[in-house]
Amino acid sequence: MITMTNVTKTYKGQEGAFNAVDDVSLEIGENEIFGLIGESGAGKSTILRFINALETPTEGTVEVDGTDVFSLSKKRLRQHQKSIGMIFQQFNLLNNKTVSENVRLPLELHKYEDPLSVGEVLDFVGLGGKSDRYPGQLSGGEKQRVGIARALITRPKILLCDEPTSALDESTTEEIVEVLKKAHETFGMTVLVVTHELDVVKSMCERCAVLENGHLVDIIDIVRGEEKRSYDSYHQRVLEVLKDA
Ligand SMILES: Nc1ncnc2c1ncn2[C@@H]1O[C@H](COP(=O)(O)OP(=O)(O)OP(=O)(O)O)[C@@H](O)[C@H]1O
Repeated sequence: MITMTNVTKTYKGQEGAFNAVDDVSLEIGENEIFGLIGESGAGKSTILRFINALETPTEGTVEVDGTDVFSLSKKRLRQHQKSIGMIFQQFNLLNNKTVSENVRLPLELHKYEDPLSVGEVLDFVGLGGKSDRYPGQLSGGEKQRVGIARALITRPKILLCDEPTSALDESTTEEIVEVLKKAHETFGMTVLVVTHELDVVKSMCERCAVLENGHLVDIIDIVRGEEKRSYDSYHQRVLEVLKDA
């Protein structure tokens, strides 16, 4: 489904150029829930944003369904981007619009062939009774449910989750993880989860990539807890949490 080959992203920092992502190659299967984990600045969000072309790699290729994302015409790139849903750490809701207006927004911006209805997705995320509220009247967990409903309404084939629970407390995190797992089961899309929260990866993902300073240091099969390469301190911590999952 998603293949990255020798992908590098170079930025010019104050102390010269540095690689935020350094020669990363990854394959993510159709319908998989895949985690990208690492400490702040490891390059997780940058990698996630290659997939919907919000970031362009300096080197390397990113293929989705066998097509190089960065060789698409403008029209086909728009179609590609329309097939991807995204949810964000800070929810990115419009505060002057109601819950149902926020959820409907993608359908206002583009035409979709077979979208879900606002009522269906709100029921799905457990917000059936709150469609006329404004974001300011919702808890953090409810705001993220709106974000998930907004992503699901277009029936995306890929769902990108950028720190989906990092602004939430522990019990709300568990609820949101359950909503995301149910969405994956029900709609059968490929899900990528960027997070630094190991418990989230442990309860959601089948496999995860471990990133350090832009480098891919390991891919862990969470079900079997296999380790494939040697590791250092952060990586050690990751293995301690995940290997007995
Ligand atoms: N537009 C940019 N210009 C310069 N440097 C950038 C830019 N975007 C990201 N970076 C740097 O690239 C590195 C990787 O950033 P990225 O956001 O991918 O990391 P991350 O693992 O998602 O971290 P976090 O969890 O803090 O978001 C960081 O050092 C960041 O400061």
